[in-house]
Amino acid sequence: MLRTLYKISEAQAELQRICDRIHTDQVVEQEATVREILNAIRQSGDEALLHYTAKFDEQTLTPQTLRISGAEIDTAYQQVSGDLLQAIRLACKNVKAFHQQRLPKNWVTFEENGVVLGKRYTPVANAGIYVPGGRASYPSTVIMNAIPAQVAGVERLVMVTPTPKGHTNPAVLVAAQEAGVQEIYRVGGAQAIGALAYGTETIPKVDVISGPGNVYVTLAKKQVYGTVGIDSLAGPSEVLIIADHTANPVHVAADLLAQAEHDPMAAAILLTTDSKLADKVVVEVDRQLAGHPRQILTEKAIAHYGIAIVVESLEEAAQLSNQFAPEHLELEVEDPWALLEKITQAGAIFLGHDTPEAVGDYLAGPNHTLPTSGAARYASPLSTETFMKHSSLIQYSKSALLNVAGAIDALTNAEGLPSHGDSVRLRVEE
Ligand SMILES: NC(=O)C1=CN([C@@H]2O[C@H](COP(=O)(O)OP(=O)(O)OC[C@H]3O[C@@H](n4cnc5c(N)ncnc54)[C@H](O)[C@@H]3O)[C@@H](O)[C@H]2O)C=CC1
Ligand SMILES: N[C@@H](Cc1c[nH]c[nH+]1)C(=O)O
Ligand SMILES: [Zn+2]
Repeated sequence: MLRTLYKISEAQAELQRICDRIHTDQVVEQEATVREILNAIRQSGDEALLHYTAKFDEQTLTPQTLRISGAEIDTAYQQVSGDLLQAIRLACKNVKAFHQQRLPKNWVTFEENGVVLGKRYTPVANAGIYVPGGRASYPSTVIMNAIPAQVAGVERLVMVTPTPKGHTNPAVLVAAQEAGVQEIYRVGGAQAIGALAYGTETIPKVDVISGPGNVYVTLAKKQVYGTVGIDSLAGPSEVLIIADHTANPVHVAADLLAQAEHDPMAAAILLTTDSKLADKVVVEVDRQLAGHPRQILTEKAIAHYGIAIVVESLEEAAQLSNQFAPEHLELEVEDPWALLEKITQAGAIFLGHDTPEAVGDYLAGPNHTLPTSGAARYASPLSTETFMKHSSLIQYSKSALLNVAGAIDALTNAEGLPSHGDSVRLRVEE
């Protein structure tokens, strides 16, 4: 049952609790488990990877069977329908088109005084993408991660995905082939993140790990950050919907459930100016949940991290939403573009009554791997830049150096670093 809150102070406290749900005080046990798993992978490589895969995914593997073979990928193509293959190809096309547009550009400026400045982007050499596969498996996530890496020009693209009890979704393998993944390993959870971060005898160490996952995956990415780069803390998922009297309660309820069905830690939040709408959504959530194939998991998410909040105005809704910094924000209001002006923090924003989050989850083009748990305050959707870094370019002519020699001298003296001063003086005095 979705709870309803009317008091702003209670709403703020509750939103903070939900936002913080993957931060340490609520997940002390999981943090410790993840630390132990990562240490074991670092020390024992494949042996630990196989041990945790047997333990958590109930799958007995050997170093030789960790990698998914070409024959398995060929078989997967026989198993997917023509419609599904077409849908995968449409999603690849849209995601590629969007990410090609967002490819960062190199630039160089030649200034008249003999100064040349610039910025030059290069892809990382090796990227690892995590594709969730615990409670659901995600061909869409393969596309959302592999295509931007391809567009960025990554040389070696390695994918990991758990296949619990040996169950492999053929659509994930087909999506990987279509999106240009070169190697796939059937491992998941913190152990897979550890393998990509530290390398094992079988799995290569990569430079960047991207991709969403549950609390174990997300905490593992947080812990290995620094050893490798990461995209953002992407999961468990969340949606926040701002709705006014023009919203359809049946649609709003469906969108809340579409997020809750991902994970018992998924968050589904409604902020509305219309208390009658809130009441209808509460009833509708229960109605749609009855007989839902993922009812127990979805009910857990709704009970712990689901909430309807009745607000005074859309301004108040925008303030609360900005405080929460949701992964997905739906603006189901009469004038979504006017409300957008007040929104400053959100991973992806869906405008209007006919744009359910699912359109972005699958194929609109923008990435569905998005910052969660407040990370949208400082992080952005996964993009080609996730797989790139840039170098600054600087060139000075002798006369340009002469122009600034005095200023550099003053600064080197202030820092007590005479060799820095010499490196300039010796050139301009030549
Ligand atoms: N933010 C984003 O962009 C997106 C987020 N997601 C999120 O991805 C997540 C997918 O979660 P799952 O289906 O669970 O798949 P998952 O692949 O993330 O996690 C499954 C793995 O968790 C590990 N695990 C499970 N129970 C464990 C335990 N007790 N101790 C240690 N490790 C354990 C196992 O190793 C298992 O292989 C959801 O939270 C969903 O919301 C999905 C798509 C996009
Ligand atoms: N809603 C997921 C993405 C998704 C994939 N498949 C369905 N949904 C997210 O958090 O971005
Ligand atoms: Zn979804």
